[in-house]
Amino acid sequence: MAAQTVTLHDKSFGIYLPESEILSNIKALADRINQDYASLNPLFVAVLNGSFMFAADLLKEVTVPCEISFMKVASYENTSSTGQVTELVGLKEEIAGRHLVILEDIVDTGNTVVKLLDMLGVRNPASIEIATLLQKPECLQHKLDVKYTGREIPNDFVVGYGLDYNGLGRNLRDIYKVI
Ligand SMILES: O=P(O)(O)OC[C@H]1O[C@H](OP(=O)(O)OP(=O)(O)O)[C@H](O)[C@@H]1O
Ligand code: HPA
Repeated sequence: MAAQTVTLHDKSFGIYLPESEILSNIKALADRINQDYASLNPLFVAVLNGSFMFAADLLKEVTVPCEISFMKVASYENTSSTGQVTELVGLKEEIAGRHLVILEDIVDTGNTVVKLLDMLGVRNPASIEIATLLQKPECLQHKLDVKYTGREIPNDFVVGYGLDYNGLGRNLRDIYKVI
């Protein structure tokens, strides 16, 4: 049974999305990906740190041949975007001609995925799509086509299931929102 509230640093968070709902959103995303990428051997590019749980649970539901690699970028301090997306670990794989699917835990302002699309797009992949567990449409600051969204949420700061508040909360199985 999930805790109804958690306290991380100076903030309290209330239960928002239980693990069962998260996993059913992920299964629906995987079903679509399995149909769309049947013979394309997609390369999933998981964006660390936040996407590690989403990537693991999504890949368990992906049944088509595929590969996965990881990039590490960061832009958030406290609960807001710095606007500067810093690449901390790049992608070593040859991606020319590959079908890429960027895996994100959340698309908020869109700064991170826009930067990633720029960084990866110049390396001539055959295609790039975005799969995100959560998206905050009210916060998007870019014209962005997110093909695979698990769930749209309002503009509330959320933690758990990989998402953190200043480093804490990533280990929670459920997602909580600030109260
Ligand atoms: O759409 P945006 O406004 O760019 O926000 C989304 C990004 O912010 C978070 O990462 P963060 O930079 O906090 O790094 P982390 O994954 O290590 O927590 C999250 O994991 C996304 O990558
Ligand atoms: O709501 C959020 N929570 C945690 N990390 C984030 N990065 C962007 N938005 C969020």
